[in-house]
Amino acid sequence: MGRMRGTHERPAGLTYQPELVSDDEERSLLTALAAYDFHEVRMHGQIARRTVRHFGFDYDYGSFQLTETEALPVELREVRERCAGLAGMPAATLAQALVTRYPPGSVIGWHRDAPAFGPTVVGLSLGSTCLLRFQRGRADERRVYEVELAPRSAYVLAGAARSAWRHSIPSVPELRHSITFRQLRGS
Ligand SMILES: O=C(O)CCC(=O)C(=O)O
Ligand SMILES: [Fe+2]
Repeated sequence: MGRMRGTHERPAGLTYQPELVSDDEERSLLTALAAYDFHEVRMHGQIARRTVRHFGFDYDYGSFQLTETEALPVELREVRERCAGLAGMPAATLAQALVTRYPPGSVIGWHRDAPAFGPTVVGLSLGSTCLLRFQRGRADERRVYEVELAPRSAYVLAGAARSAWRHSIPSVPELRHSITFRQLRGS
């Protein structure tokens, strides 16, 4: 399992589903996404190489505030249905969609998703394969895990995978897009 050091343990609450969308669906989603206007992510004064577009609710990385924004575009409705089905929840509760564009060599560093979001996160991968890494605990308690995210696959982070483990994506080899759906806390 890659270069991760520590005791390997699969995070409880992690679900991985290959081929959530077909080749044709992936192609048309990528065509739609190519026309989106992506925005920079500035965290702690640093501009990340990945860029993002929010629908439903906008998340401000500086103030941690959520504000209502443009509704989910029609071309993302079917994937939201499918992601909701995978997570066993009604599509409407996935109130926020985050589309992330990862150019080759870009990453997302270690984090837990913001507490402003609910207990379940569902992510769809398009384009490049990448790794999704997990870690929790320190020293003797350190636990690690990684899963390869194939194009067209989806994952669910619920339970401990969402709340106790941190996750990251190391340098993506090729252009990758992800569509991440989240609930608002309390919904
Ligand atoms: O790109 C992904 O699949 C994961 C993104 C992520 O972890 C996040 O936006 O919080
Ligand atoms: Fe995340």
